[in-house]
Amino acid sequence: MAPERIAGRYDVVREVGRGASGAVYLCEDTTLGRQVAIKRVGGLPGESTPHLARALREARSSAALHHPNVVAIYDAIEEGGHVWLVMEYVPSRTLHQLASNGPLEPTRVAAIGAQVAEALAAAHDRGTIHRDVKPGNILVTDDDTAKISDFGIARTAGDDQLTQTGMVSGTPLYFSPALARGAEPAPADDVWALGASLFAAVEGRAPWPSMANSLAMLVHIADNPPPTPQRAGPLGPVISRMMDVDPQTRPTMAEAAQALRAVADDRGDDAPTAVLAAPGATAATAPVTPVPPTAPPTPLADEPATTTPPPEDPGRRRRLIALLVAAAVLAIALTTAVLIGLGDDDGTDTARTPDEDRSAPPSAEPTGGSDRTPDDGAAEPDPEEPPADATDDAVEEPSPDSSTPTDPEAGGNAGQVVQDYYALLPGDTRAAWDVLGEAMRSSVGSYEDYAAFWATIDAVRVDGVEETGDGTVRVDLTYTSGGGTESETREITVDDGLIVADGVV
Ligand SMILES: Nc1ncnc2c1ncn2[C@@H]1O[C@H](COP(=O)(O)OP(=O)(O)OP(=O)(O)O)[C@@H](O)[C@H]1O
Repeated sequence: MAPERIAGRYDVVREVGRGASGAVYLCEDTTLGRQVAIKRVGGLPGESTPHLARALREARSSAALHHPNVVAIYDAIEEGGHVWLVMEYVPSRTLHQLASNGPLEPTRVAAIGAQVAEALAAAHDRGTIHRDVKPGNILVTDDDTAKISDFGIARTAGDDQLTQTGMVSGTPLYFSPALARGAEPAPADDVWALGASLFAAVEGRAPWPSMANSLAMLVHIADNPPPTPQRAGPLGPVISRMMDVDPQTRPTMAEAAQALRAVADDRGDDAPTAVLAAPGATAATAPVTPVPPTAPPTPLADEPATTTPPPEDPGRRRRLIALLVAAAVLAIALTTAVLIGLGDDDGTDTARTPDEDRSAPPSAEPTGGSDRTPDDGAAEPDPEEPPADATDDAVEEPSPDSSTPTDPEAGGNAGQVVQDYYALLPGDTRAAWDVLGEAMRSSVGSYEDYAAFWATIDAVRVDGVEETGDGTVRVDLTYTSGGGTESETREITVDDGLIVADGVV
């Protein structure tokens, strides 16, 4: 349930979205008389959970950044086992949501990209790497002002704690090849991720094939040159340079900002020269490996993921070892995210993680269901958007015509629906995804994120089910992952045979 007031000062108006780390609420600051966005992170008693630590890190990283294109952090409050991040409220849609309706016009994407690049260049100047740049973290207002949000996994040089938690807490889809191989995060990885995000916006699809298996995704990124943009016009060469496979010759964020600004201002022949003249092979000139037919390009909307096992090649043993280590870290990050509270939390990205984390322990809380007041702000999901991927962003009402493989008889038997749901997992994520209502899907993230999460779980066992009335069920679960087990109790709400809300008890 959404609280009515937070920290004795912020009146909750409504929920505006959900991410890997929890819900985001529009609130009225009764002291200063202004609107703010408040993001809840964490969910278990005790402040030392990774999410609380992450929230405080996010606050620290972002609060020190004052830039018109960075979502301002006003405060971080610990209350009731959560950290509440008090942020600037930005009535907006994410770039992911915008591009889910189809490819965007190149100069518009360049203008959005320039603003984000300028913000990130400022962050890099002070030693902060964002590490989770993706379309879902770029908020775009009605007048196309862009703000980068969620420095949740940002790392400021010298943050040893985060170094230990590993690099793979971002969304793999936007990882650079070096990051995919397990390298330490660097500013150049943000350049790549922004280039990949702009690619997605202008092409209407992510640069890589969709893969449910995180390891396969990382191997694919590490081993393949990125595709050349087809619809980007004057923006194409800039995106290709930002996605230069060699970080040494990739432009800096400041250079990228300059080039993007020139394209946005229709001066394509000017500033980009500095970027395009950089030495070294560029992604644009690299041979493009055809995408295997079993691994379709990832559209930004509603596309089933396909697992493509990485091709075997003896010469790649060292890289694979690095990738396996990276995947193990990712699995831990994902598991922690979901089991501890992302789920109470995530992509994504993966992470929520997957933006990452996902109902799978579906990571959404009971508030995400059908009783939510529709958002009247710009962050409201576009009803025309294919729901399964409108994802990293706002929460939608369950669709009355959502299909489900569940026996309609089970609609009145919430306990059985939940049992059947977990019986499908972790093996048949596609069928399990079909049991989630639209609100749950939105709060969980994309199907790809969901499948990526479940790929990290070896087994899930239902230890007990108790129906508590009104379609709500308490279920005791034990997850097995990487040889270890973790138990938790979740409260799940079923409506018309679909899971519409879920949270850790
Ligand atoms: N400052 C804000 N103002 C208005 N809406 C916001 C703001 N921050 C986030 N939102 C909305 O809430 C949604 C969820 O935000 P959040 O940052 O939690 O998502 P995420 O990046 O997917 O998750 P996470 O950061 O936990 O990985 C966003 O997609 C956006 O629609």
